[in-house]
Amino acid sequence: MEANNSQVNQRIATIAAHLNPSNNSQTVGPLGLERRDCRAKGGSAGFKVAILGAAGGIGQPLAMLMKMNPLVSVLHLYDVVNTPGVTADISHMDTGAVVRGFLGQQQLEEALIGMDLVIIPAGVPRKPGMTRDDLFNINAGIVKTLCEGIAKCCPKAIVNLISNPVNSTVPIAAEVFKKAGTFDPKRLLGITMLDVVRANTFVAEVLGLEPREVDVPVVGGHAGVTILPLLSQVKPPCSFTPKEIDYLTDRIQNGGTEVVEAKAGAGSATLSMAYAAVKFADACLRGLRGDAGIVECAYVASHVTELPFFASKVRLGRSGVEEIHPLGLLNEYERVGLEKAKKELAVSIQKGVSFVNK
Ligand SMILES: NC(=O)C1=CN([C@@H]2O[C@H](COP(=O)(O)OP(=O)(O)OC[C@H]3O[C@@H](n4cnc5c(N)ncnc54)[C@H](O)[C@@H]3O)[C@@H](O)[C@H]2O)C=CC1
Ligand SMILES: O=C([O-])CC(=O)C(=O)O
Repeated sequence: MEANNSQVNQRIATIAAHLNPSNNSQTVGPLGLERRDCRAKGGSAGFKVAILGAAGGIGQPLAMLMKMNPLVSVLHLYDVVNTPGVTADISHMDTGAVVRGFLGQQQLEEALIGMDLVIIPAGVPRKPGMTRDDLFNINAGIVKTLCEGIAKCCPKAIVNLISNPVNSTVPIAAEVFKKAGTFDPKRLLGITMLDVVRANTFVAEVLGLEPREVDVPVVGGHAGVTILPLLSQVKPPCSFTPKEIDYLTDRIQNGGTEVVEAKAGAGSATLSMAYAAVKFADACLRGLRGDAGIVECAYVASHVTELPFFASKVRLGRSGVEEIHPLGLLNEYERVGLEKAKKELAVSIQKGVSFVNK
């Protein structure tokens, strides 16, 4: 027999209460058994990961993929909307991570306490005709608030910042942490992995290779000309015609816009971004575990150029970014690109710094 509406609502409320650890009520589960009475002892080994913005276009597939990661023992899903549903859904996956949902600002601190890694895809995405910088006015405040929570509740966590404009939101995060006295440049990483994922894909397509075997360093930042693929350093070693270089550079720099236009107002890259974020988060977790030789590109506090932040290859380890690789030998085409990238990046960085110190 179908349950009536009030029965359904009561069941939903009961399940939501069980999924929400901040609710200490003595409610009994749908089958008369309380969660705390179950024999499972989740969360004993592995890392604790929080996703802030977990109910969004990136957040949901990211949460699903992180639930599949065997290095994750506890997964906290925080958003200002819809986390009870996303949490209920994902918590039914038969993988080890214990999933808990947190809804609204008043549960932010609870979501963050004890986390080893915090991934932030919170904020608004672009629509056709917008630049990433057009998102600054809304996303800067969101990132600032979330980072204040991190400084207070898990100052030692590694932070993977996805929210755009990354070129400015990472400096915002750094300033928030500096003000709180918790800034550790090794632990704050702006996510540029999608640029690498795209570069690998497009280069493999041009060369007729398997994308997984291609490794393209992408340096600079994460917007337009600040995205600088180093095609002279592609592995396996290869050469390109000038036409191929123009095509690839343009496609990699404008990959985000390609998706924004194809989605025609329904947002920006979400699925490929979730894939890239999980690839990067997994690298961070393997680094935290002590695995050797993990190198990925990320936008970090850096001395490889005169700018305070720059994306380049970094080696990840137990304390986060353990080494920042130099840019290596650039050809003339890349040197020109680097100058353009630095000019735009300097402005975006200053904008982020001023936002916090205004
Ligand atoms: N770094 C990169 O390579 C990429 C970055 N992005 C950026 O990621 C961000 C998110 O994109 P989508 O997931 O597509 O957007 P979305 O709008 O689908 O999801 C964003 C989520 O953030 C939540 N949110 C808003 N304010 C919040 C707050 N104060 N605290 C916690 N959560 C909050 C919303 O409720 C929503 O669920 C955008 O800024 C987008 O530009 C997108 C693709 C690639
Ligand atoms: O283009 C956007 O707005 C989203 C993004 O950062 C990307 O897809 O690279």
